[in-house]
Amino acid sequence: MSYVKVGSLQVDQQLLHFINNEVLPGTGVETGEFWEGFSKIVAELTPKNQVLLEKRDELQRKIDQWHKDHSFQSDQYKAFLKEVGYIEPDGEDFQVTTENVDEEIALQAGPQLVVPVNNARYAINAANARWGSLYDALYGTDAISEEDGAEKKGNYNPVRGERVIAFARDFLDNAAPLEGNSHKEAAKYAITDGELVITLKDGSETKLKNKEQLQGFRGQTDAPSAVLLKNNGLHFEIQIDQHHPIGKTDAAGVKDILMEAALSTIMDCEDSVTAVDAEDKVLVYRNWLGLAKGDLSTSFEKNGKSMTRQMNEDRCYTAVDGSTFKLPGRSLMFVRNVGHLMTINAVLDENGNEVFEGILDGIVTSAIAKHSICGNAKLINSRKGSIYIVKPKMHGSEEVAFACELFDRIEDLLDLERNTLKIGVMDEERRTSLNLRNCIRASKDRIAFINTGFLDRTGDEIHTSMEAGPVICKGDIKSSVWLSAYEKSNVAEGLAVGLQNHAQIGKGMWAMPDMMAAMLEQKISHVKAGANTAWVPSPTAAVLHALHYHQVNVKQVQDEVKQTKQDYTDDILQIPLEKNPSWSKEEIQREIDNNAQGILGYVVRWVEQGIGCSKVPDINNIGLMEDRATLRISSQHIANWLRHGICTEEQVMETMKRMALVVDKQNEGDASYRPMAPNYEESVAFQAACDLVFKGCEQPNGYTEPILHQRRLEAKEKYSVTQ
Ligand SMILES: CC(=O)SCCNC(=O)CCNC(=O)[C@H](O)C(C)(C)COP(=O)(O)OP(=O)(O)OC[C@H]1O[C@@H](n2cnc3c(N)ncnc32)[C@H](O)[C@@H]1OP(=O)(O)O
Ligand SMILES: O=CC(=O)O
Ligand SMILES: [Mg+2]
Repeated sequence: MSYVKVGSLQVDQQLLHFINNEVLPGTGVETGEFWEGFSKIVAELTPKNQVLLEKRDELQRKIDQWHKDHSFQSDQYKAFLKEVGYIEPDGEDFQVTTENVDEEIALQAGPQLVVPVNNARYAINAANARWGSLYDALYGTDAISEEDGAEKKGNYNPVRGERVIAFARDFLDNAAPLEGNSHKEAAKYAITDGELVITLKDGSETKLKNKEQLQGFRGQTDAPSAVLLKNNGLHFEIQIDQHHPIGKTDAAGVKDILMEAALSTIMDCEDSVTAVDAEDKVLVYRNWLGLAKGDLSTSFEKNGKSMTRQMNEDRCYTAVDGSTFKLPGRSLMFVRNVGHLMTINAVLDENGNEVFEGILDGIVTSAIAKHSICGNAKLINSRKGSIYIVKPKMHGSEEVAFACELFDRIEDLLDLERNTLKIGVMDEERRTSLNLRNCIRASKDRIAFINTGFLDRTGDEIHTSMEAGPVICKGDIKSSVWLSAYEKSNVAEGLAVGLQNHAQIGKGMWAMPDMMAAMLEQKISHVKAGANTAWVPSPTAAVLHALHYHQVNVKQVQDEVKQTKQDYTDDILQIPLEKNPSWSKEEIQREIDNNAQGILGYVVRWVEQGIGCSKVPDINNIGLMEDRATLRISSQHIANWLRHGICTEEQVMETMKRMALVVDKQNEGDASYRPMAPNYEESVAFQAACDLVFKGCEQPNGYTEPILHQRRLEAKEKYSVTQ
């Protein structure tokens, strides 16, 4: 690192140059006042941040001790948690008052995509994933089975194509039903006297059951190239082109259904990226800058062709009265900052200490986002002039209040109106779940979402109760009492304080990116639970998950949930322990194998290649999305079983070595891959994975960041790698 002294701070030269020359110009904020304000915020908020972290550790120590001293009894346990302040006292009733929230968040219900922001190719794709092809999503995935001649073979398999078209016609019949007929019979779509008229194959005509669903069209009234419809607040286009290879096989010339899909996207600076120094942070921030200004573009090779990707324009339509209008062409973007835990060497404070990364992220990502609301952007993100920041991994309401204090200070520094910065609160730590109402109260003027991040939440569940006993197998945790209570409580609490029409109530990630049939079957439960958004890992998943919002009217579900008043605390406190462990040797080994494989498969790419989110095959060869939160679960799970003697250190080490061979084999096609075996001692990645497991109990709240960052820095140094 090469630092430049700026007032009382030392700032890495690259970062300084980037901020002074690329971020600040055009924001109306002078470099001098920016750095002066920056150093004041650092000086005043650093001690508060430290106190919050100390409180985490202190509570964890007390909880560990309690479990050592007591056999579990829920009443005593709850009283203890209240006594130490882990469960906070209730506050006054309130309703949230957030203003200037975009429709995508306040009113519409639909998928939320997450993407590592340091990957420009994926990030632009994500911004553009507001709209996506239903035919492609069905044809390209297991949403349509390959049975009976419908394999994905050659350029185009007409048998498969027929199934895709039949599926899509069923969708149309459900989402835009006709008066007594089926879209399967359509031979022509036209706009006549302001209505959609469908000529059927037998020559008769029919109309939409609800003519209000027709929003507009493109092309000519008697031969539209697109018919725009709306259902449950989400749009879709029937795209027509008689000359298109698919359209010409269709009686009505339908070539595709274009779905409004990812209403919003989280541009992630956190768990899906590796950013450990100024060089990495500049890459993250520069992409966010391009996204905020709407001018990010990137060129790459795909299928032997070079292509350039940039952000889409808004979409133009003709309304039925002949006027023209536009719909947003891009997903509404949030940026996810890191949490309160980590520090980073990109900036040193007046005492020469690394600054908190969350403070750095808050200031820089907000300064960048100011371009998107002060007239500098080629494409608009928020039509309401808001900036959306997701704040992860906060424990309890004091930490949320601290984030809001930071946001106040940033608004003052950047001359932004109060509450321009909206906050998305991840409900992903146990202390936040138990005190969610207080957490929302602490952010009631700026809250734009709450979201159950069940992956981190599971990691925290294991770590918090590390001393209580061995946890059940990882797969079984999904059906445990606390998890279901936590999910229900989140929706109920959010609705009770008025999030409906103000903010999103979101649900977690679908972590099996290739298993779209299973997603179609299962992820509708998120919508049925009253969530108006839920996370998907890819644009394709966004298109398919959008189907669920056409099937269920979320507002109606929320209105029903609002009627039920239930306190879920006792169930949330049910720790997923195996009271009488009776696993066979094989069952234990299988569990450790699976966890070890996931850990190694993810960590090796993180530490050695700087890849923060990857698809790693599990023991059944199913590619799972692994990120830092899934790593937290797997590493804490093994640490817990070691702690309680379910397995031994020797056994785990043998497993890690054996699984390293498996992972090396899985990566053998990657020329830049550095195998872990047989020189395990030499492999920084292998050592990182071992640290995560063998030192798992002592990691703060079971987080993986401290070890990953340290080992990635070591690997960068050792192998002199750059991203
Ligand atoms: C607990 C939590 O915090 S969850 C949040 C963190 N997790 C995430 O952000 C997951 C984001 N998803 C991803 O990073 C990826 O989908 C992965 C790593 C899971 C899988 O990546 P890959 O193996 O490369 O995916 P796959 O080969 O199936 O698809 C690649 C294509 O899909 C696109 N794609 C995949 N994921 C995304 C995404 N999240 N956003 C935009 N585009 C995406 C790529 O751009 C690429 O298309 P292109 O060639 O036209 O550019
Ligand atoms: O951030 C999401 C999670 O599940 O953790
Ligand atoms: Mg998380």
